[in-house]
Amino acid sequence: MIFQYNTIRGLEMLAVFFPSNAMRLAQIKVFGKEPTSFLRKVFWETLNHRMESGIKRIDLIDILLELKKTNEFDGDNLLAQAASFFSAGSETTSTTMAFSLYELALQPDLQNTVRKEIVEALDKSDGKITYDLIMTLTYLDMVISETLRMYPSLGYINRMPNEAYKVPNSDLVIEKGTPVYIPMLGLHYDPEYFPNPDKFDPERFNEENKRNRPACVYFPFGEGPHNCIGTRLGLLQIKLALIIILSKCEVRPCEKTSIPVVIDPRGAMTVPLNGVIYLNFRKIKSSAL
Ligand code: HEM
Repeated sequence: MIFQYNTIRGLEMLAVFFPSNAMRLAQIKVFGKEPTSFLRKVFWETLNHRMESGIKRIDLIDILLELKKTNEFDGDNLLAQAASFFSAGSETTSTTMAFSLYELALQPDLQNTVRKEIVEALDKSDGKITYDLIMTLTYLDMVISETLRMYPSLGYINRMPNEAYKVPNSDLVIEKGTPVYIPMLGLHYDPEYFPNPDKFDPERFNEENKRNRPACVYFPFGEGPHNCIGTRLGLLQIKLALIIILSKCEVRPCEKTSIPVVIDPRGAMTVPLNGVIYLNFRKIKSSAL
């Protein structure tokens, strides 16, 4: 885990997301000391190597090198761009994979339904996993959507208007500079939109149910111009991992599995307590492999 949580780190992360002035005064960093020096070292080594070798890979590092040339971004500003991609893109996807497997382990019927869909698709493609194949797996998509409803990586999204904003059809004016927090978890668990919200039920995301739900009550990737830039990549990574695991293994709870799963209360993100979900993996035979 990039974000190691203990009580002090938990309070620091609260300061990062809430009274951000306190964060500046107390010089609190988003990453702890160790991850910061690790990221700084790896990042500069990679950039320097790329500059010296002249290799072009059309990736994020190339984009950062272009930014560096503009002189608008350098030093820690440049590092922050790489760090935000790294942090926003790794724990979010890995925890979603883990929570999906946990829920499927508790409901073998659902796990068999996803596996059947995956194995049938792999049978047709001679075991070759392509982007197009991944996009045909609608039940897998429903499982991941439901996982992100129950365990969204962020429990809320935050905004700060840079000018006064009058909320349409109301008298409410949000003054410039007012911190606004939109409770994602609260909406994702609102029984008006998601009846029996503690139940893991992928059917909530079948076409009909999706159509009948109002907009903006489900937004695991945020909303508006600042929503998650890595949505597609994140979903692709999660799907790929689940396809590989579920086509080869049966996943079950084990003695050490905490049921229900305990979310780390010190985490700024939705992570299991101590960063671990224990599950049992048993290799299975599948005709597609
Ligand atoms: C399951 C996977 C992921 C989830 C649930 C997730 C969720 C989110 C959420 C809720 C936000 C805030 C959006 C808002 O305020 O409206 C966000 C922002 C962001 N995400 Fe993701 N994310 C995921 C994967 C990724 C990946 C794979 C990357 C990049 C490789 C990424 C990069 C970013 C960046 C750079 C931002 C900041 C965007 C901005 O402020 O303009 N995310 N993500």
